Amino acid sequence: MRVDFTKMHGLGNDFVVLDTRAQPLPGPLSRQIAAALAHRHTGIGCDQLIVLEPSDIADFAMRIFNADGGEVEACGNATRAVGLLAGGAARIATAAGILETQASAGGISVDMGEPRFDWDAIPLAYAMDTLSMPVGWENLENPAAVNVGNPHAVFFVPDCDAVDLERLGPLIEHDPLFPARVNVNVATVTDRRHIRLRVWERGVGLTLACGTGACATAIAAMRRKLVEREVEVALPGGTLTISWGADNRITMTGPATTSFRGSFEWADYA
Ligand SMILES: N[C@H](CCC[C@H](N)C(=O)O)C(=O)O
Repeated sequence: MRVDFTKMHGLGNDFVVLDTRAQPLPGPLSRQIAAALAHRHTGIGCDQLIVLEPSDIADFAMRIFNADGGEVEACGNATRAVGLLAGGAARIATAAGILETQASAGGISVDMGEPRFDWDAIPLAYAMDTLSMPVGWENLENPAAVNVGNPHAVFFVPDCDAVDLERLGPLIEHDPLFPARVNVNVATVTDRRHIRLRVWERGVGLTLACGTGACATAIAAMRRKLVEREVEVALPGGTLTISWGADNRITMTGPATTSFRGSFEWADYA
C-alpha cells in the first residue's frame, strides 16, 4: 500500500512528515521502520520522521522519531514545520505537552513552554548543579544542562567551529551521566544578542540546525547572564530567534519550508 509523505525542513534540519489523519498507516510504526525510512542512502532520508495523528485535546498530535528510530519528546524545528502545514496557527499535542504555533514576520513562532533545570528533570544519573556541571570530556568542560521537552547539555567555548564535535558528540551523548542520552550543544557567545551554535543531536548526529538546541543554549546563556532575554542563534543552516519571557515561557521564531511531496510503498520498509 502506498503512503503519502511531505518532505520539510527548518534551516536544513529535515523531516519526512506522515499525516495519518488523512491516511492511517497500513501497520504499526516500529523503530526499525522509522530508521529505515530516515536512512540517507537506502530510505527517503531525514533527521527526524514526524507522524501526525488525530487528537481530542489539540488540533492534532505530533510524534517524533529520530533517525535511529527512537521516539523522542520534542523537536522545535519540526513543530514549526507542521505549524506551517497547518496554515501557521496550530495547537499541537506532543509528549512534551501542547505547543502552539503562529505565523510571524520571521516565519513561524512556537511557544516551547517552560525550561526545566532540576538534575532529575534533565535527567542526570545523580544530583549536581545544572548551571555549571563539574564534569568534562577532554576540552569540553562545565556544561549547563537544560530540558526543553528533551535533554540538552550546553558547552560554551571560544570557537564552536574548532570543536571536534563528530568525535566528542557521541561520547557525551552516550555517557552514563545521561540516562536518556543527551543532545550536545557547543556554543560561542559573540555578543549580548548573538550566539553561534553547532549541535550533535541525540539519535541523529550533526544536524544543520536544532530548534530545541537553540532554545536550551539561549536559556543557559541567559541563566549565566551572558546575553539578553532575546537572542539570535546562528546555526550552520541559518538563524533562529529565541526569547525567554517574564512568564518563564520560551518563544522560538524561524523559517519552515516544504520541500516536496511524495509517496512510498509501505511493504518496502515494513
Ligand atoms: N534529536 C532530538 C530531537 C530533535 C531535536 C531537533 N531536531 C529540534 O529541532 O529540536 C532529541 O533526541 O531530543
